[in-house]
Amino acid sequence: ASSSTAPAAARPLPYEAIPRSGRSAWLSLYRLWRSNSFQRFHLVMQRNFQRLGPIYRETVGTYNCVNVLLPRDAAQLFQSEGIFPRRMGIESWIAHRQLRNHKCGIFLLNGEEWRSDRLILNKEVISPAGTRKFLPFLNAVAQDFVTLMHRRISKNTRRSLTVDLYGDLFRFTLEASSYALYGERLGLLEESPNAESQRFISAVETMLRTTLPLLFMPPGLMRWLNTKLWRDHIEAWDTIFKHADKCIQNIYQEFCLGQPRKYSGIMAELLMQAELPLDSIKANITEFTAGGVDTTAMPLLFTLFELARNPSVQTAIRREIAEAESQGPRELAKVLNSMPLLKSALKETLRLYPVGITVQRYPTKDVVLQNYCVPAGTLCQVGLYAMGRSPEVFSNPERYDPLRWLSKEDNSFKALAFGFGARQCIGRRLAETEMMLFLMHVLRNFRIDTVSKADIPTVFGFILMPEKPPLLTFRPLD
Ligand code: HEC
Ligand SMILES: C[C@@H](NS(C)(=O)=O)c1cncc(N2C(=O)c3ccc(Cl)cc3C2(C)C)c1
Repeated sequence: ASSSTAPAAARPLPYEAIPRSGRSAWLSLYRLWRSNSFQRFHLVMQRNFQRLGPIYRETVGTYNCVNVLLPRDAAQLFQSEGIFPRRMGIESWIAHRQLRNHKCGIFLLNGEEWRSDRLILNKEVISPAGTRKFLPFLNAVAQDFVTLMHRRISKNTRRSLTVDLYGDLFRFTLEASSYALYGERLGLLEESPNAESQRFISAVETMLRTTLPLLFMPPGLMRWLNTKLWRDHIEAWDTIFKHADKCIQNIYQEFCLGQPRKYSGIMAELLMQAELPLDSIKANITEFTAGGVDTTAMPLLFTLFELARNPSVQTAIRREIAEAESQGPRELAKVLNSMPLLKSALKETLRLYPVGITVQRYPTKDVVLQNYCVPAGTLCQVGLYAMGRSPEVFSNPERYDPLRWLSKEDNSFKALAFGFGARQCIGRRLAETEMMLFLMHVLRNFRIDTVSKADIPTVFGFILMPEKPPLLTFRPLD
């Protein structure tokens, strides 16, 4: 007989009962568009969670999804992602590839096509073995950045430099990722960086900025209207592909004339392995080239700013770097692994300023989130920006405190800035290594100060960015 004392398991509430952010989808779209709130989408989501609780449904235009912010709901969601995890596609990007007859890279692929490319690329791009091979290339560029800063400082009598680092950080990340990808220096850290690469950097920015409004509108309509927004978007894509194609042609030409004997970057390895056809290598290398600029430059800027306004944290990290170096010459990977505080500072930056403000999945089976039944195939997303600043998830969320990641507290499913599982960011190790090396060399050579201690307002332009870049002061350490 069933025990009458056991409490009846709370039957999950129906999907329709999930609180909703707005009544009419089109009214919400109109409101977002009128108040140009696309750029504050992360703040709109945060306010919705404060108003409606840890789960709510959002319908904006044709876009309908369930939003969650607690780690255990993220865990539930990822446990039902299946072997072909899927995010919302970006129609305007796919439309460009079709228009120009380009293959898609893994970001835009799904199902078996995604999985076969991803498994081949993992070996060179995110595996520990692959990371160890391109790590010295990133180190060389990080050291060149420090040399550039010293050269600039020596030019003025004040022995300090106050600078808006925005442009320099884009040049650093493009120089570093291009060197790891193509085995070739672009020379962006010299006095006169070449104009073509500068055009590429601004094309990536234009492409990202024009992606945002296109996310919520059917691209077919935009293309038919041939609006300026659409023309700028396509023109930016064409510049991106032209730049990547030139780099790829150079290395392909050399490759046909004789295979390089030593490691000369990710692209050369993929050509030599010959497991991916050339047009797939091109499609993915183009994604990595364009995806490796803004995504990594932003967290560096935010970290430098936070270390400037938290001098005690900056000093503690500088001490950890000196300690790691004092253990004699070792393999660089080992040096990086002996700087847990520096690695936690990056986690803390990505908690407060997540480059991708959400992680999305379509569950392949019905899933229960916050005791509501969410049917398979429903678009669900984890609000990373809101999670990172939720007092329910992080104590004193507004405090920049890297030590919180080294405490014995259970932090599972709280560090989701690179996503999760088989479909997580493939550039994760490249980005983490690039940022760790940059900060190690910069903090070992300079003290970082900032005049303003006030919070930096952020805008969402497909990636999370500062509304106005902060001014930073570099003083050489004697
Ligand atoms: C060199 C390329 C590259 C760099 C650098 C890079 N990304 Fe990515 N990222 C990708 C690609 C490619 C994908 C799509 C992976 C896939 O779909 O298999 C991706 C996907 C993601 C996703 C979605 C993961 C998921 O589980 O759905 C997140 C989040 C993300 N990146 C965050 C970041 C952050 C944060 C940084 C830097 C601090 C960064 N990325 C830097 C290439 C990059
Ligand atoms: C910001 C975040 N958005 S996300 C994936 O979380 O929704 C993100 C994370 N990692 C990489 C990116 N990329 C770019 O920036 C980019 C530009 C041009 C191209 Cl051809 C491909 C890309 C990718 C998608 C790699 C974007």
